[in-house]
Amino acid sequence: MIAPGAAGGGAGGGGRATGGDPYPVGALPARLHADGIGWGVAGVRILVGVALTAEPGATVGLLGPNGSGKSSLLRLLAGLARPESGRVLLDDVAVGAIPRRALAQRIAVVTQQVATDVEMSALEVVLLGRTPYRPRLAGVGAADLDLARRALAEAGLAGFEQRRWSSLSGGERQRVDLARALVQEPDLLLLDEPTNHLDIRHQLELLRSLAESASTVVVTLHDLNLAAQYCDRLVLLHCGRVVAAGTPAEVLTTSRIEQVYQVRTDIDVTDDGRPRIWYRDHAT
Ligand SMILES: Nc1ncnc2c1ncn2[C@@H]1O[C@H](COP(=O)(O)OP(=O)(O)OP(=O)(O)O)[C@@H](O)[C@H]1O
Repeated sequence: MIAPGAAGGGAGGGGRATGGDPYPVGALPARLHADGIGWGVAGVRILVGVALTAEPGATVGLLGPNGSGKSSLLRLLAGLARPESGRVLLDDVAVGAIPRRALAQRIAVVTQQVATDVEMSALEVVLLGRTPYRPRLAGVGAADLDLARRALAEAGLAGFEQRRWSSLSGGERQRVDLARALVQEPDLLLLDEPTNHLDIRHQLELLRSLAESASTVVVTLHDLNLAAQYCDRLVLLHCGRVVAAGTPAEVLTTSRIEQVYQVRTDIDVTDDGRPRIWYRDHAT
């Protein structure tokens, strides 16, 4: 799996090259800060007073039961929707004030709504990630092609370049979409359940690469153990409010998991201080 922020790898092209360097410089990890976030639809409050901070280069896991507001929050963090109250700052600048093209160079988003009827090839989809760096009306350059091909290969999809998107399996689509986000060389990577179609090996590879990446990452996850294992910090949402934020050990306690998920657990602590959760049968 390609490492976010390392997509340039010294052999690509385009990107935010500096000086005479023709190669992308990769991600310049951003600090994301949001507070007082309120948002709703048709008078229904969906997010209330939400705060979240992701320090540069950190991987922050966003947790919570179905319908707790994770995807809604991610859209607001990405600038895809405007909060009704509160603020979202990228390196102290309001996301809403950053021009679209500049924002597209800084933030990559992978949502859950992946269209099934796209008639593009896998390579064309990955190349979309380079669009923010291309001058308007310019064609695809050899360096971008090389970058996209390598991203596909690192996603385990070498040989899939000309495959139609609509012919890909769910997990293959998810990996192509991730490769698209990663060649964008984002300072901030926002991922909505990026593991939901992946087999266990690809889940582990993805989370390892996020944890090791230069980019700042906010990722929604349902698997509490994977979140505990790979995230630096966690934010737990319940009914649109943050009920806990901190290290995995601070957030994932038996009482809080029972309060939020109505599931009883036993929790061990691994050698590196991370919680390991054992679920009790729901009925016991
Ligand atoms: N555009 C919308 N119109 C009406 N309700 C919405 C809209 N967007 C979100 N909601 C509601 O807001 C709540 C939060 O949704 P959201 O998708 O953010 O939750 P989530 O935590 O990501 O859930 P899941 O884990 O199931 O993906 C849900 O009850 C959802 O039905």
